[in-house]
Amino acid sequence: MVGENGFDIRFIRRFYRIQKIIFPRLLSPTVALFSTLLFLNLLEQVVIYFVGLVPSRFYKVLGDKDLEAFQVQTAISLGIILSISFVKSTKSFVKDILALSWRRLLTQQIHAKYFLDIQYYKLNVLNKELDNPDQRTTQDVRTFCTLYGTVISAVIIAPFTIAYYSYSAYTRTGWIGPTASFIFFLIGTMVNKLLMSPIVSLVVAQEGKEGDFRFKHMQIRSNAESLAFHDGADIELDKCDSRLERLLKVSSRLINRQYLLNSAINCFDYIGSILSYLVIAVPIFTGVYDDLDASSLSAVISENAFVCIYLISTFSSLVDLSNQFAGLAGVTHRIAELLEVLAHDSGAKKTDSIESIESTSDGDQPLCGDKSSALSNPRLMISSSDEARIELSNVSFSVPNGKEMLVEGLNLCLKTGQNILITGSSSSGKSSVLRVLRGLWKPKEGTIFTSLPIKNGIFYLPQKAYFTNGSFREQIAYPDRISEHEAFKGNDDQIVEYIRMTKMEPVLERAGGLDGDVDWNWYDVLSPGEMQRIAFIRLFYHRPQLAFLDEATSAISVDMEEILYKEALKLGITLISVGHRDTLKQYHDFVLRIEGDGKWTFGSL
Ligand SMILES: Nc1ncnc2c1ncn2[C@@H]1O[C@H](COP(=O)(O)OP(=O)(O)OP(=O)(O)O)[C@@H](O)[C@H]1O
Repeated sequence: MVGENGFDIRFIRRFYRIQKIIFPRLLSPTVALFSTLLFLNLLEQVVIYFVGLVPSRFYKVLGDKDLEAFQVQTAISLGIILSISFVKSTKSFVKDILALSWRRLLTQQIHAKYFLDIQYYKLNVLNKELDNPDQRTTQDVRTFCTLYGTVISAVIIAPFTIAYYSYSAYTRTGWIGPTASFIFFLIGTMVNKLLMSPIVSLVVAQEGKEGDFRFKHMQIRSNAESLAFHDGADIELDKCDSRLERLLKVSSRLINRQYLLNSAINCFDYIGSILSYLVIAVPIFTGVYDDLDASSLSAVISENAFVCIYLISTFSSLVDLSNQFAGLAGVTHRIAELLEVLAHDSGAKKTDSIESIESTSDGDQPLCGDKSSALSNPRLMISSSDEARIELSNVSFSVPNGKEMLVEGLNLCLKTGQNILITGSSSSGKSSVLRVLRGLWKPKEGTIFTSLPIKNGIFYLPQKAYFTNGSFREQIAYPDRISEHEAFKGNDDQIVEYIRMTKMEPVLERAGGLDGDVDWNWYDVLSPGEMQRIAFIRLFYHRPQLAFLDEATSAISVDMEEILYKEALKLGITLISVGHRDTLKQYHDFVLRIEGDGKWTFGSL
């Protein structure tokens, strides 16, 4: 899917795919705005024609020493100049508005796919085939939308301008004007096509390296405190410099290629201007204008020169667009690659629908007892029962794309009322059991049955809780929106009680209360223990039937751990905890021990 990118048929396919996004319907605002832009472009060409005639008209009235005609001509010229400046600035205004509308459509389309299910996780953690999806969604889309308005409107209008000026040139100079211009354009296009293709791939590569470089800085920005403790500035400086070097290496290759292309473009520009004079010289030297007086001759020469020069310059301006076109093609490939990967992944099953292969259990039996319904359908099965229940039958999994099994033939029943502690040595695969249950990783074998959708009755507290931007209340309600939970707003006493219980009042105060308008990156302003305590308040607020806690109290004192676990159990939440601490055992009924090398044991506590 991702490969060598050039100016080829694949580019045309990808370009077409993006058209369908930025012009969703025939009667859409972007179509209306784009039509306005085309109209303004056309109008600009018409007004330019009159601007081009201004000098010849002045030559005529000055040559004739006609004061009255001179005054009229001055007034007309002023009107023409005002018109061209109005048309040009309006065109630029409409182009900018269009770029914004396109950016909205394109980015929203990417967002809709990126946030569908857990695509962002697959793309950023599992699928390393595609570099920097963030760069593609932000910078590349912006570049595309900015270049598109300039390049495409010029390309669409050019044939009309060329047709008109070819005809005008033909009536003034005969066939030689248009033919010479066209041959000139053909040669220019062929040379530039050869020079452009490598530029497109280099633009794609450069944007990727740009993303890598920016990501490195983002890593430092997000982990500035850890870096400061380690005093690792020297290493990070080297790493940043090395990414910068890689970026600059590609950029300088791109500049070299652009140098060749620019040389060709400039060459064609100047040959074009000489060619215009060669073309207008033909009727002069063949005696076509011999019967004109001096002032009429200079007016005609000026008018003809303008028509021929403009025809050739329209061709040259198309050739001049080559560089921008190469840039447009580069970002088109990058955006389309992202859309293709997203479309490909979203075509796969949702994470809830875990691919499963029926197999006979040869380990311990699952605790749920009745598993006939689960095994009758080898895909994900959701029962109508209100009781949260997850059953794993003969489940085996490895790390993504790995061969060695982390856990083999796991049989387990997780259901309300049975609190289970998952233990084992470090890296044995404890958190990975939760990844498989949540559907982040696919098991290689086995069946997973769940009685409730993930968002309804089952809740995960990962090792590192997620904090969104927004108020304290938003952190607690996450992943619900506050507006969805008006009832929650009326229950502030309960929330404040949880905050008091978890000793989070100082943070509440700093945050300006539950609804304080803080623009915090919560990761920068909370200690790990505070993050874990907020995660527990979140758990209490959601009050699910089953909760998976991954080392959720690792940064909290044993006393606080006791308070939190007892409250969770008091609320009737069944806990499946991953943890090392012995103190956790008292809150659980069973222990699943991940032994490593695929082995596991299960028993009562
Ligand atoms: N996204 C990933 N891609 C590949 N391998 C991964 C990924 N995430 C984790 N692993 C690997 O999977 C193995 C199991 O990781 P896991 O997080 O389940 O360990 P754990 O038992 O929870 O360890 P700990 O007690 O240290 O938290 C580790 O070797 C880890 O390096």
